[in-house]
Amino acid sequence: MRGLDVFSLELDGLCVSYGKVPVLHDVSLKVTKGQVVTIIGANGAGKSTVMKVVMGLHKATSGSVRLFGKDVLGKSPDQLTPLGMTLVPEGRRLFAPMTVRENLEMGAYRRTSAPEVQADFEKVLEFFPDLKPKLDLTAGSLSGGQQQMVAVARALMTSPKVMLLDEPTIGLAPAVVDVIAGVIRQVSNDGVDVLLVEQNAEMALEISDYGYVLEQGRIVLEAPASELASNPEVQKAYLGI
Ligand SMILES: Nc1ncnc2c1ncn2[C@@H]1O[C@H](COP(=O)(O)OP(=O)(O)OP(=O)(O)O)[C@@H](O)[C@H]1O
Repeated sequence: MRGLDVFSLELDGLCVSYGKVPVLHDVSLKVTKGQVVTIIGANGAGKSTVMKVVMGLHKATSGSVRLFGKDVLGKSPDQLTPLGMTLVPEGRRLFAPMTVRENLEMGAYRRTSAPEVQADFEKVLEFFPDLKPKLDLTAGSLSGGQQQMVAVARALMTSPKVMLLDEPTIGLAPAVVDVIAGVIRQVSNDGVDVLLVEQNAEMALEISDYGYVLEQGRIVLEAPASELASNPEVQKAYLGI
């Protein structure tokens, strides 16, 4: 019933190159309001490139990106954050010498309402109680799993309406993967729309409402996540079944 849905994020006909090498070909996808949408695909399929272009970190050759119906292609991350978009980048990109608290404050640095920032600070610590005793430690001293929690928490401190997550569970222990997956669902229930890029297709399809399969820079399949999870080709290529 996607025809009747309201979309928060719409990519249409995106073509992207690195130098002269084309890596995305006519990529179109939509994030429905109230949903978690995932892009699954192999190494090098172009998943991170989609995220970088949407977040204004790399230019597209052609196509469009609309956020709540407004064309935002070419805007910088600094312009997109106040419009409600945030990215949890691959590799976390924390400020390693700064404390966990300072990293979280950096997420909120543009916001002006101290009570709202404080409420979100308390909320992210409810999402990630493991971070409570670590607030005054440097981010770089934390385990990989805790650092990923800080990266997600920092993104939430921007008060996003749409959150992009690029491989948030890569290299993490199963227990931490469960925590991150649970928070993504809760965040979605709280009204943040999510675009999730994952190599862990099993987890991604489990927590997502809708999914796209990206192969060699092209969307080759799209369907509700439960349908993708039971598609024999997807099972063979991405779920190891
Ligand atoms: N900065 C860059 N310069 C040149 N080529 C790049 C650059 N970044 C990525 N590529 C190439 O673009 C293609 C898509 O890469 P991208 O990182 O978007 O894929 P991915 O699906 O996210 O893969 P991974 O899961 O390994 O991160 C790959 O062939 C990659 O080698």
